[in-house]
Amino acid sequence: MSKSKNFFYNLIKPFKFGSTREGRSEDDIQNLATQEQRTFSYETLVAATNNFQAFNKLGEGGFGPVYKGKLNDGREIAVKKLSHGSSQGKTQFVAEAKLLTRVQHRNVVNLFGYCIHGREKLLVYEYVPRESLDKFLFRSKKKEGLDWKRRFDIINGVARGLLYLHEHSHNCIIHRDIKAANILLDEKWVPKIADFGLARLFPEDETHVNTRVAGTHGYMAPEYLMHGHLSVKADVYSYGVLVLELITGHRNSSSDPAFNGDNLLNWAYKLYKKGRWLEMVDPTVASSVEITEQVEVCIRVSLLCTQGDPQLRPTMARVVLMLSKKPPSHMEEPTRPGIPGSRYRRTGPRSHTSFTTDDENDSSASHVDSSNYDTTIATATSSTSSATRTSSATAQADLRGKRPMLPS
Ligand SMILES: Nc1ncnc2c1ncn2[C@@H]1O[C@H](COP(=O)(O)OP(=O)(O)OP(=O)(O)O)[C@@H](O)[C@H]1O
Repeated sequence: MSKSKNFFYNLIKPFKFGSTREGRSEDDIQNLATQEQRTFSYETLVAATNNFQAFNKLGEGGFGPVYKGKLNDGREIAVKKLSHGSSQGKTQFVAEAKLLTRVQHRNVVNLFGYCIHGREKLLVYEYVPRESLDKFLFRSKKKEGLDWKRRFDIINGVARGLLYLHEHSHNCIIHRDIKAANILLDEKWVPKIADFGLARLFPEDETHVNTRVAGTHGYMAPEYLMHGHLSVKADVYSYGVLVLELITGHRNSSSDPAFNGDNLLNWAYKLYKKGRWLEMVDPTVASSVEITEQVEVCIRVSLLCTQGDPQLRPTMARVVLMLSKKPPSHMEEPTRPGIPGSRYRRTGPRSHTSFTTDDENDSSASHVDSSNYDTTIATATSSTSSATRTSSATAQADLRGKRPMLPS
C-alpha cells in the first residue's frame, strides 16, 4: 500500500466497512480519502438519495430542498440542494464550505462536506433523526415528549452551541436565524443547531436582496430587523425568544389568544414583573418541574436576552454561566423586551453604541405598541431605505430570513 493510501487507511480505521479481506477495499479507501477532503461526488449523492426521489425529501427551506440519504459506509446524511439564486462563485463557495466543515460541536449539526455539479451546489450534513424542535413544541400531541428536564437540557445545549459558534469556532459565526425550526433533536434529544453559516455560503446580491423571503417572524432582534445592525447580540435575542417558547409552549405571535392581544415577550415580562412568573409555564410540563429555581433562572435568562438594548443583553458565555450555577448566582434585573417597531428606554449610564435610533433620544420611549407587531416586518422593509447601503441590504435580506453575508 502506498504511503498516501496508508495515511488514509489509518484515518478511516474507526469506520466499519464492507467485507474485503483487510476489512475494506481500495475503492473504499479512495472514497474516504475524498471525504477527508470534504468533497462528495454528485454520483455518490445521487446513489445515497435514490436520485433525490420525492420519498427521500425531508422538507424544503428557503435555501432549497433537503433529502435524506445513506452513504456506502452506512452513515446517514441530509443533503441540502441549494437553489440557484446565489451569485456566489464556486471558489468562494468551496472556501466557505471548507471552513464550515471545521465547525464541530455536540450541539451543532455537523457539515460533512459539499458537492458542486454544474450549477448545482449541495451541502452534506449529518442526519439528525428526530424532527425539529418546533414540531414537538407546538403540536399538542407531541409536546408531551418534551418534559421539563428535556426542555432544560435543550435550553442548555443550544446555549453551548451558540457560545461555540460565537466564541470558540475558527472565527465568530453569527447564526442569524435561531428558531425552533432550526434546532434539530437527535435520538437522545440532544439539540443541534442547524443552518449555521448559510449566509456565508449563500450571500445575496443586490437584486436578490429585495426580492427574497422575509425573515423569521418573532425571532429577530429589533435593531437588526429595523436598522440592519448585526452583532452576536442578535443571536442572543433570538435565543431568548426560543427559551421563552420552551418555557411557555407558545409561539411568539401576537395572534395567540393566551397573550390577550399582547405578544409573548411583553406578556412574559409583565407576569414576571408582577411576580407571577409561574403562570407562564407550559401546563404540559408543570408536573415535571422538580426544581422551580431552574424555571425561574430560565425565565430571567430569556428576559435578559430579549431586552431592547443589545448592550444590556448577556453574552452567550454569561448565559451558559447563569444556567449552570447551582444555586443560581446573582442575576441582573431584566429591562423591557425589545419588540420590533417599539421603543425602549436606555437604563443606566449611556455608553457609546454603534446603533442609534430616534428612540434613544426619547426619554419616555418605553412604550410598546404590540398591536402593530405583526405588521412591523413589512414596515421595516421600507423603513430601511434611508439606512446605509449595507444596513439596508442586511435588513431587507433578512426580511426573508435568508441571511446576508457575515462580516468576516
Ligand atoms: N441534518 C438534518 N437532519 C435531518 N433533517 C434535516 C436536516 N437538515 C434539515 N432537515 C429537515 O429538512 C427540512 C428542511 O430544512 P431546512 O433547514 O432547509 O429548512 P427550514 O429550517 O424548515 O426553513 P428555513 O430554511 O426557511 O429556515 C426540515 O424539515 C428539517 O427538519
